[in-house]
Amino acid sequence: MAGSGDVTHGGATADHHFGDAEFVVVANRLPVDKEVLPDGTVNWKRSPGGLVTALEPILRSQTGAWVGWSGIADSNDNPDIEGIDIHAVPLSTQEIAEYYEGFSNATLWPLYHDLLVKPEYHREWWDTYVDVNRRFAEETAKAAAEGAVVWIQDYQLQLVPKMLRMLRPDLKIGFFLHIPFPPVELFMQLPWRTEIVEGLLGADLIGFHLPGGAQNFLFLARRLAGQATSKGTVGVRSRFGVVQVGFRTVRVGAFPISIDSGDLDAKAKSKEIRNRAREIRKDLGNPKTIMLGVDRLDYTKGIDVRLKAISEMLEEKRLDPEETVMIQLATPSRERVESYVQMRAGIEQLVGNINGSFGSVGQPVVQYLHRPVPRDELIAFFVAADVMLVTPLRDGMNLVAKEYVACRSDLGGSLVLSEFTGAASELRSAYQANPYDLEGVKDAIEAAVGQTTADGRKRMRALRRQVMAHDVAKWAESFLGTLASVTETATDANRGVHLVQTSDAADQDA
Ligand SMILES: O=P(O)(O)OC[C@H]1O[C@H](O[C@H]2O[C@H](CO)[C@@H](O)[C@H](O)[C@H]2O)[C@H](O)[C@@H](O)[C@@H]1O
Ligand SMILES: Cc1cn([C@@H]2O[C@H](COP(=O)(O)OP(=O)(O)O)[C@@H](O)[C@H]2O)c(=O)[nH]c1=O
Repeated sequence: MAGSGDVTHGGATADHHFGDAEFVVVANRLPVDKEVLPDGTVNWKRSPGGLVTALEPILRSQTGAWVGWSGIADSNDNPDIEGIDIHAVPLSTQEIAEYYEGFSNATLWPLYHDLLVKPEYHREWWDTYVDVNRRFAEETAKAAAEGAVVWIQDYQLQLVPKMLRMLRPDLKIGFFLHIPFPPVELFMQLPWRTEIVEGLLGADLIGFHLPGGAQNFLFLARRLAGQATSKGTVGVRSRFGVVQVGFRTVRVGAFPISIDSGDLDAKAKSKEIRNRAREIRKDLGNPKTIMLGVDRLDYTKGIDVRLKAISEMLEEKRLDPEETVMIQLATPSRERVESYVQMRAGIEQLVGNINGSFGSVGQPVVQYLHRPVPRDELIAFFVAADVMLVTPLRDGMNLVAKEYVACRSDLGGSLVLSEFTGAASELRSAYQANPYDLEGVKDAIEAAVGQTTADGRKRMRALRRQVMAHDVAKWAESFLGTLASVTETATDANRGVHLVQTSDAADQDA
């Protein structure tokens, strides 16, 4: 229900139509998925993601709204969800091609993930990204009540903070980036680098998974936007960086995301899931070792890395094909982006080569599913797996690694984890490896397969201490608590922080 009011901001009088939501989440996707039942009726199902789980109680406890795209082209659907005011932003087929598949996933995604494929820079894609971000900002401005808290999510919407602040300076605006924020040398390639940095600086609080991302951003705020910034190191959920934008103070921090650990722990202990896990092992012929990979089919995830490592280990007889099964679950993703099409062909060829060389009739070494797997089935796979392989070349966090740990209250299993995931900075007791060093990955897999029960239990206990203590609700609380404490004036926020001016910075950064 939209209210309205005449307000004066910065000397200009405007007729603003306010909504009544005190807390608004803005994300590329709505928290629901459309399901068409066999009889043709439409059902909107809550998406399984952690973000929805973490924010739903907050959205329901106050007047909450969610602004996002339904995931369907040219759709005017505005799903009705009890307790959450849904504001759908429709996207045309061309906008999906240029804003989502184009600028978001063929420009920003590879640029922010270490240039694993070459980013494409097209001015039309940028123009559409600007237009769509403006529509998200306008829809948010309509949904939010006066003085509301707005939390904008991810790389698809980096211009929204500034656009929204111009429309609604009364709002408290937070932004969280779910993917890595790249090193300065890479970010500088972007023709619209200054616009992106200035877009983000419209927020009161900008969150990254890791301190490194926050520090990269502070450097760029100085260099590209010419703002004074703090120069000390940023901590995890502490020691926030500061950017002075005129009279406004923007804080910059590291808030590693997590999962609903308690829920997964409870589900994984249930009799149904335990039985299903036993059944999976039996269906696979009771192998000694089940290895598991669970990913969106994305070139960042290093699915090829683990398949090459397994192939060489079979060749070198470090793995026995009679005793080993690798299950790779791969959800289809961004299937109209060319780099994803090519990568899929490469992965499927590797799977075929391994099975052709080392499998036997009715007993392939690699079992590969290219489809989404329902949540409960996924949990049963986590419980069944002896070795979880998480080998991304770069990943903002990687929730799968944390989910595996949350499902192992039996203290069984082992986790092989790439150093280049956000999760690696927290999951220190995993078998960590550099995914670019194939020999190192093979050694990590060998150590995980051959670990003693005592060592495995010790490692899993340490991993679980971290994952169970830091769940997604704590993540949301720490971000929103920091946002709530953002002071109106620069002076309070800056007390004790030495800000570096751009002119000083030029000397120090050189
Ligand atoms: O919406 P899609 O294009 O289908 O992509 C799915 C999501 O992928 C990305 O996930 C990231 O966020 C995770 C949670 O913070 C993190 O663990 C992972 O490392 C990231 O890759 C993307 O950032 C989301 O916006 C997409 O919805
Ligand atoms: C393959 C598969 C995955 N999931 C769930 O999806 C997310 C993936 O999160 P992560 O941070 O690891 O990576 P991206 O966000 O994709 O970049 C995780 O919660 C998985 O459990 C799923 O539900 N079903 C699947 O088939």
